[in-house]
Formats: sequence, structure tokens, C-alpha cells
Amino acid sequence: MQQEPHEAQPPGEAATPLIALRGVRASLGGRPVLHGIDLSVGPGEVVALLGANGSGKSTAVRAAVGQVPLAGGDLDLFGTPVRRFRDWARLGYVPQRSTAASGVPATVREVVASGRLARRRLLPLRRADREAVHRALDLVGLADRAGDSAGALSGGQHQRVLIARALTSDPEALVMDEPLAGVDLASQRLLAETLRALAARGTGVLLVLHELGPLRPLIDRAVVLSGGRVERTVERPELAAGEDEHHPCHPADEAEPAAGYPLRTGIL
Ligand SMILES: Nc1ncnc2c1ncn2[C@@H]1O[C@H](COP(=O)(O)OP(=O)(O)OP(=O)(O)O)[C@@H](O)[C@H]1O
Repeated sequence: MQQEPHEAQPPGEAATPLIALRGVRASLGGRPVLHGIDLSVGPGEVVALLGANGSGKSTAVRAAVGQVPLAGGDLDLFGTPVRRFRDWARLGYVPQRSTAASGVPATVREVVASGRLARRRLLPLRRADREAVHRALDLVGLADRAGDSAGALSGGQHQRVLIARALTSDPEALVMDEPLAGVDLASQRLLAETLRALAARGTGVLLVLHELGPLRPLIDRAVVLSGGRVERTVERPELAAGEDEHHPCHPADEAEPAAGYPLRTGIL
């Protein structure tokens, strides 16, 4: 990973969003899931996507990284319409754990190094790459497990390996789907420190979260989805009054309207 800041915007000019969804609609299995999502992440911004189970958070971030075709609306990445965008190495993505945990017969180091290949374009890894892999593993507290089989890790450790893989490619925008799921508090704090440092040098971060947890002070904007739409947006949720850190984000499943969503989420 480089330590230099990403390219700065000329003074006086509004920064081009790294990720911009405008009126995005998407269907899965023939069923409309997103009904017109507006969302943007600028350089150095940390944006949290919240909402009940089934509200469309994963679909929205998968749409944002080009994994779900758009049924309508626009997606721009680094100012380029997605249909013309090719520079995928600028975008890091950590998928939801359940969709990523496969029985890959590789060491932890190899899994993390695969994140570097996007930058190397399949050339052999050099010393700088190996150092970047080590740094990324150190950042997630797993440097001592580099030689272990990835299959021998716990669920939370596996999640941290996926985070390290995304970090090692030094992305300018980082999209993470529930990075805190199954990750212990000490590792959540490590992740918070890492994201703070990345944002400070211009990396934009989009996170699906159930609870803000130790990431709360970093969040510039929280976007709450409900039924595939943006229900509300809250700037700097850390500053919002009446919060309860430990209250779950989504008390009800979207499929159970009787449970009374939207309730107070406890997050915002
Ligand atoms: N492959 C699929 N085919 C059809 N429908 C799908 C598919 N994947 C998800 N859906 C539906 O799309 C809706 C949104 O799902 P999504 O996974 O985006 O929600 P989410 O907000 O991320 O939920 P969670 O908090 O449970 O992860 C849900 O109603 C879900 O049932």
C-alpha cells in the first residue's frame, strides 16, 4: 500500500464524487429491489448504509461496484459512467462474509496478495507488494497468521483477511458490506483506526453496517434504506442526540411490517 495521499482536487473546485448513484433501480430474480437510490461518496468521506434486513443495502453496494446490473438510473465511478469505466483497481470491495467464505486452499498471505494482483496486472509480486501484504495483515492484526491456511481461520478472522485483501490494493474508494460482522471489538477498533487514516489521505469509504460501533466517530453521513429507497440521510450521526450505542440497527425484518419499522433505530 502506498502511503501518499490520493490526487488532490484543485482548490476552489467541488470534488468529483468517487462513487455516485443517481436514481438507481435494480431487480434481482425478476423482482424490483432498488427503487431509485441516490448516494454519493466523495474523497475522504465515510458513508454508512443502514437499514432493516432486506432493505436493499447489499444490493445497493453491489450495484455501486458494478456487480448488479442497473435497471434504471446512473452510476458514475470516479466521474466516469459505469459502462465506460475500466479502472476497477481503484475500487476495493469487501463482500458480505456469507457470500465470500469459500473453501479456497490458499494461505492467508496468498489470499491477501490476490488483492495486489489487480494493481500488478498478473506480473509477479515484488518486494514492495510483499511488504504491502504484510502491512495490510498487520493492520488487521493477523500478521502472525500469514502462513496459515485461510480455511483454518475463524469466521471473524476470515472477514479480517478479506478486509486486508481490499486494503492491500490501496484503493481510492473502499466499499465494505458489513465489515464488522463477527469481528471482535479489538479488531473493530483496529479497523476504525485504519479507516480513519485512509479517509484522512483522501480514500472514500462506503460501509454497510448494522451498528456503528467504534466506527461511529468516523461516519460523515449515514444513509438509511427502507424498502429499496432512501428513507433518510443523517449528517455526522455522532453528533445526533439521543443515541444508544448498543441498540440494534434493524429491530425488524422488512418482511414483517407488523414489527413496526421504521422504529427508532437506535443508531440515529
Ligand atoms: N438473488 C436474489 N434474487 C431475488 N431476490 C433477492 C436476491 N438477493 C436479495 N434479494 C432480495 O432483495 C431484497 C434486498 O436484499 P439485500 O440483500 O440487498 O438486503 P440487505 O439490506 O442487505 O439485508 P441484510 O441486512 O439482511 O443483509 C430482499 O428482499 C431480498 O430478499
